Amino acid sequence: MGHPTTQSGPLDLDLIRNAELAGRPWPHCVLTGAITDQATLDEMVASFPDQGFQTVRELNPDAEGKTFEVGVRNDLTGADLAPVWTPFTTQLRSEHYRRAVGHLGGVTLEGSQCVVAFYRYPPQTWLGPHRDNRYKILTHVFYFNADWPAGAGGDLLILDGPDAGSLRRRVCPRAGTSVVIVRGDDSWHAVQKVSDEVTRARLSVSVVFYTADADLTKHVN
Ligand SMILES: O=C(O)CCC(=O)C(=O)O
Ligand SMILES: [Fe+2]
Repeated sequence: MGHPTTQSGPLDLDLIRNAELAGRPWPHCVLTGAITDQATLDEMVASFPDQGFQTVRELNPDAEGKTFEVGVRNDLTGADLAPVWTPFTTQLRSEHYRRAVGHLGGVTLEGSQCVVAFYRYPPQTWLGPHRDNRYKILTHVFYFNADWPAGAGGDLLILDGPDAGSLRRRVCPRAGTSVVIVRGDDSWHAVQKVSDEVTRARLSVSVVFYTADADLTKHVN
């Protein structure tokens, strides 16, 4: 029996704290069941926002060599958002969650800056191979697709280097799954292009902990 955790929100912080980090090809963790209540998760899936997204794209490799095209929404409080999202986004910004996910990642997140955002990857969008910029310490991505057809693309690709041929693990973006990525010099990963055969978008919420000195007006990607 562990000590009772003060938690008010849908996340099981003990599950997050005690999950095992995979060491290869670099430290990461694929979690299932971090949002414990199925009815809550179903409600999030059903009410994932479809407004207020801004398309960000970089078709020429950026400083890190990364290309991407994706929709981002940083607004967590808009009137269109269903009430089910408030306890979740509040818990994501709590000290309790920060400590739990920092423990899992083996990093201290004390003093870091936390940014939570909604992401939509419609057909033909992707995030090319990258390591995350050096201002990121740890990222936790939650997926919100009720189901995701095989062959639709959109998998998170855990890579062992900058080329997609170094694939070590694929993560299907299905609701109930989340992934913790500990940023390092080897932490190569990508989001496979979503197929134009599907008529839906890949849905996620990402939580990024940035170093205290990161200028969030510049280093948000
Ligand atoms: O959505 C994902 O699975 C990963 C996203 C990612 O790598 C990022 O936002 O840097
Ligand atoms: Fe990333």
